[in-house]
Amino acid sequence: MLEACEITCIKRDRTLFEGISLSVDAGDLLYLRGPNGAGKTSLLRILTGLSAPDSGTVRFNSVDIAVNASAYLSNLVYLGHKSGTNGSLSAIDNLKFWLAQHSANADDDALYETLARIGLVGLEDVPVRYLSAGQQRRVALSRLWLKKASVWVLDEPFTALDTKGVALLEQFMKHHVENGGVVITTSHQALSEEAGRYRVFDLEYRF
Ligand SMILES: Nc1ncnc2c1ncn2[C@@H]1O[C@H](COP(=O)(O)OP(=O)(O)OP(=O)(O)O)[C@@H](O)[C@H]1O
Repeated sequence: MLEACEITCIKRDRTLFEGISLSVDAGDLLYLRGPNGAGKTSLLRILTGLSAPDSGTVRFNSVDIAVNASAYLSNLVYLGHKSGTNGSLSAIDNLKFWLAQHSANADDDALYETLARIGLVGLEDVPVRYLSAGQQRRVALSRLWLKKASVWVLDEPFTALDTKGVALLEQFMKHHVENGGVVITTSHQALSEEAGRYRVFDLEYRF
């Protein structure tokens, strides 16, 4: 489904990684590990098409995403390590805005149901800046329930979540891959058995 071929990434004068290749298919959960500064976010951004590699290609269903990104983008949810929410808007309005950006739809019932599922009952209409860090993270994660996309690319999605939140997300990742999806995630905490089967891709820090 998604292949990275011979990818090299250079930031300033440091080569973060050189000539790396990986591929994920339906049913794969790939856990990208590595120390601070190894280049995990840089790699995820390349895999989503947000950054171009210094060399190499990324293909979705055999098509280079640099040549034709539209089929890929409609099948992708990327959640960066920041929550990416607008603090002045409520959770509901954040989700509506995000859905509009992604040409996706959900009625109000579905939005309230999703926020309830992720533990935000009673907080749906509060400006997000008044929510706790973990609650803001939950607003961001609720997008996973709302857009039908086969590829999830998640950068430190567990940050600020409590133990129940971590388990909920791991179970949802497992559900996604068991239903033919793909998850690529970073985390500085090991995945638990709630996440099901996964592969590890280690990125070393290069000087
Ligand atoms: N746009 C940029 N310009 C210059 N240097 C950058 C840029 N983006 C990232 N870097 C550098 O690349 C290195 C890797 O950053 P990256 O965010 O990919 O690491 P990471 O593995 O995700 O780290 P962490 O675990 O701390 O989140 C860092 O040293 C960072 O300073």
